[in-house]
Amino acid sequence: MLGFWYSKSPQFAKDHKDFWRARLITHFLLFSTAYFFILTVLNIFYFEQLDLALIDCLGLVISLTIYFWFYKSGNVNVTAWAVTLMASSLAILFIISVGGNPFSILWATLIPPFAFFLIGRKRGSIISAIAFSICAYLIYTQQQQTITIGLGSLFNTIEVSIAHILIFRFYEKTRSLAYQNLSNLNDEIKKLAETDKLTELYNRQKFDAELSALITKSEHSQASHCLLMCDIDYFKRINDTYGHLVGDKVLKEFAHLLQQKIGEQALIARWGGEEFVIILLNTALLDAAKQANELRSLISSNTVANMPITISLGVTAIQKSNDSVLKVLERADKALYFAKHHGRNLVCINDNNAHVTCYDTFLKLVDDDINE
Ligand SMILES: Nc1nc2c(ncn2[C@@H]2O[C@H](COP(=O)(O)OP(=O)(O)OP(=O)(O)O)[C@@H](O)[C@H]2O)c(=O)[nH]1
Repeated sequence: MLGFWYSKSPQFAKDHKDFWRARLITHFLLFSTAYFFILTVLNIFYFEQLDLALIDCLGLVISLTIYFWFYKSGNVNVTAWAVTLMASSLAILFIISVGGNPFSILWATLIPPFAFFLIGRKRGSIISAIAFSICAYLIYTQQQQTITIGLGSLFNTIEVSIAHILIFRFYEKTRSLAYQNLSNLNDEIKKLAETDKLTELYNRQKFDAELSALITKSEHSQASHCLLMCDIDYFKRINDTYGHLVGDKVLKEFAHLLQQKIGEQALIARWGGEEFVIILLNTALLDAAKQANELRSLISSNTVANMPITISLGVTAIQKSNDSVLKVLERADKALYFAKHHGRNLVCINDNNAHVTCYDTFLKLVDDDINE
């Protein structure tokens, strides 16, 4: 029953900021639905009080309406308001139904925990204060002759209510601040775990995860994506001649340049050392080869951190079926090795049939294919 109820409520990941609010809403609505259902049945068949049964039935309908609206819209904020107002109205209705019995104020003490957790500190304070005032007023004016409550006791109740609200306000402030701090720290840790410190690009681990997700997605979509493996030529010489700090500067600026030139339609990561990997999204193999060659040409005709450098690139397409992270990377690596072996400052392409050619030959083969 509980599992079914959960499955019909909006699903949030456990680390989503609304996960616990949604859980409280779901529990409250389950409780109020069951509560009103039982009361409706009892009032119809056991107590035979149809007027009360009608009110309970209304409560049941409201609970279910909020629940199904929540399920359809997934809007936690609006549902949180609806649930807070419903809980407050229930407390007030209960006080009226027991003719202002002073002990019924206990129901009003449930309002602040709901209100603060669901709609926040400021709004929670306002709703709690209004609901408490109405409850205190009702208890004072509706009390029956047999149970009397003096003005002193009323003030006492109001003082306790104010203290109750203030304590919950304080509690909610510390809870939400602690949650915020934790959530910021989590974001930072996540970013650190996914980012290469020197270049601020994705690191290898994050890249593998992204590539793996993309391969799975590609199996069910028409879009084609390509992978470029890119290596700075003779990078060791820069280190050996100018020192590691200059080498670092070249890596940083090169990464920045990649982001600037292709970052919008690509996922770029530092694979390690002076090697970078790039996924060109929604790009066919021929276009990927052209873009890789433009990049190569741009780098060789400019300087990076005042260093004249060249790059070699291996290009391959992500296949629609039976591909894997390892296979894609192996194909791109094979093409890159081919480029290095054939003199560097080159783009070579692995056409997925394990056939590797360098850029000019690849273009010629494509042309021949078209002309045939
Ligand atoms: N400055 C700096 N150097 C690095 C870093 N990571 C790796 N390296 C250096 O990158 C160099 C890579 O050298 P090799 O693998 O021989 O490659 P290469 O000299 O570029 O030659 P080819 O790739 O064959 O063209 C080594 O000297 C590493 O020490 C880094 O974070 N900063």
